[in-house]
Amino acid sequence: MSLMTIQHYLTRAQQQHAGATGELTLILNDIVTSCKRVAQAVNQGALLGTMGDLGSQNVQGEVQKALDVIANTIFLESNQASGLLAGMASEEMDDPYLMPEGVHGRYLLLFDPLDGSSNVNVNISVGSIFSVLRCPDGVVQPQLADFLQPGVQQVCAGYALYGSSTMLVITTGSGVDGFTLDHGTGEFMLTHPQMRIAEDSREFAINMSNQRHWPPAIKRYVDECVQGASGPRGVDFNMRWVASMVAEVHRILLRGGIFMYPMDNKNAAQGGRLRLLYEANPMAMLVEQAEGLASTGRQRLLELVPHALHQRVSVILGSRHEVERVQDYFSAE
Ligand SMILES: O=P(O)(O)OC[C@H]1O[C@](O)(COP(=O)(O)O)[C@@H](O)[C@@H]1O
Ligand SMILES: [Mg+2]
Ligand SMILES: [Mg+2]
Repeated sequence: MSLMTIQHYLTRAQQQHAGATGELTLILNDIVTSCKRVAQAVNQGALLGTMGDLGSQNVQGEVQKALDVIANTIFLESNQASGLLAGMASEEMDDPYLMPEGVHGRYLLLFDPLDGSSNVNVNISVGSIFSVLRCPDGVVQPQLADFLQPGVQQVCAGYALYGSSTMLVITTGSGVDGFTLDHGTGEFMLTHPQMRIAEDSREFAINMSNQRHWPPAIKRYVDECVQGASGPRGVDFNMRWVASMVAEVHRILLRGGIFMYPMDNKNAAQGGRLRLLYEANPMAMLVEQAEGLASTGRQRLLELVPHALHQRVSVILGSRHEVERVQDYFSAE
């Protein structure tokens, strides 16, 4: 089987884009390097000797794992190489990271360096999520406000999944393509071109332990799924919860489904559980590019105008008809 390397794929994409400067290609190359390096660290597992909690907390009050910090450092180091970024922002850093003096890039990179990190100690899939934005014209030293762009303005988004194989899934706005890391050659190969999410599905993903906190629309949707063939849906459903958003979105890209982390009575004070800028928005761009839908329940996720770097949000995404159904239930509330 002859597969295209990601370098070849990126060069081709650049050639097809009239007026492309090659900057995005170089930025993506650095992201690819970051993901390979994080994959190596994750794959070391207990051999790394630093699997535990650090005792420190990130800006959101979450206990940091050593690998959260290692992955964050890898992203910061690897993505300075091109000199084409104006700044970076991460789940693990309170404030935006500004580039060294003299570096004036035209793009901003936002990332969750290690998503699902509570799974790291138990050898379940984790991932990295990233989003690339344009730095507003004329801005030399970006400020916080420059990062607060709605998801529709993303130039590129994607994730790496460190699972039974390491995969990279990206969109630059013309569909979603998936690559698998060949550990022999160290290359990501195009194994999943033009991924599409099935319109219908019989599989939902939600943390059921939060049931008592959910809004009525979510209770109704899940209750109807659980009633299966004898309920109003007239068909049996399956449930999954990996507690790694990357793994859930990947499964949905491959075989459809719906993923829900709604705002509920437990997380309402923070606005939800998942972060808008470096979790929800990049995943929403991928899902829409794969013909699915991504919503807060009441609004298209990608149109939300952010007001804070670490803003949280309600997330409902996946198979188009299922997300539409949840939105209808919210409208009927
Ligand atoms: O612990 P819970 O409530 O199941 O939440 C799981 C969710 O939290 C996350 O792990 C949040 O990401 P981080 O690990 O980057 O904080 C998501 O990947 C996942 O969907
Ligand atoms: Mg995360
Ligand atoms: Mg994280």
